[in-house]
Amino acid sequence: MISIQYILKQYKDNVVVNIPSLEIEKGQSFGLVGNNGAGKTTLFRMLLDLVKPSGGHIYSNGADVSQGETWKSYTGSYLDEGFLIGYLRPDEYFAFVGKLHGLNKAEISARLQQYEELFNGEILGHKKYIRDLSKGNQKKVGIVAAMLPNPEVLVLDEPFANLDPTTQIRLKKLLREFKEEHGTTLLISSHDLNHVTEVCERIVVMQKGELVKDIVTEEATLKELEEYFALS
Ligand SMILES: Nc1ncnc2c1ncn2[C@@H]1O[C@H](COP(=O)(O)OP(=O)(O)OP(=O)(O)O)[C@@H](O)[C@H]1O
Repeated sequence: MISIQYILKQYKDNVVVNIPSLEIEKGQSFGLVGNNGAGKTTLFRMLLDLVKPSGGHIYSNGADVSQGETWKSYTGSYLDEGFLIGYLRPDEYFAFVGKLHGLNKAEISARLQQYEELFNGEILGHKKYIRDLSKGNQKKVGIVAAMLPNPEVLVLDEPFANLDPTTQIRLKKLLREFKEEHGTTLLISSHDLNHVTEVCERIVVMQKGELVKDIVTEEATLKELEEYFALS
């Protein structure tokens, strides 16, 4: 589904991503972990054609993401607040995103119902603009907007950060169910080793721009990751 070949990003002399090869299969839940500055967000930005690589290619379904548009119709993503439109209310934003993907009002409402528990009564039907929501509630809006079209590929940067514990638990369940129901290829980055091992069947560790570990998640994975990060 996603194929990364000789991808390189450098800012002046500073190489921030250097990945010779990475293949992510269709339907896989892929977790990217690494310390601050490891290059996780930069990799996701290149995957979404938001940052131009210094070298190499990223293919989605066989097409280079920097050359074509097709991937945009089946890829949902939320990296940061820059993805939101602050002067809209959440309902207006969902209507906008839904319309963009050819959904009618009834379909949008029906799909949003699935997220009511996650919203905790604080998002839909309120007058507040997105810019005035708390960081956590902004994140909920962004994640749900990314999921609304039921994308084939879903890319989320730090989805659990800034969320309260109850919401984190609800989001984990939602992501697992969403992937099962839609066969979504799920790419998430996270600093939370617990959450990422619970949600993802494959974990890749990034350090200083390079992939240093590639693990199929099993019972011992959390311990292995904790030991690795305790020493690095
Ligand atoms: N526009 C830029 N100009 C110069 N350096 C940049 C730029 N964008 C990112 N970097 C550098 O690239 C490196 C990787 O940053 P990136 O945000 O991808 O890491 P990350 O793994 O997502 O970190 P975090 O976990 O802290 O979010 C960092 O050293 C960062 O300073």
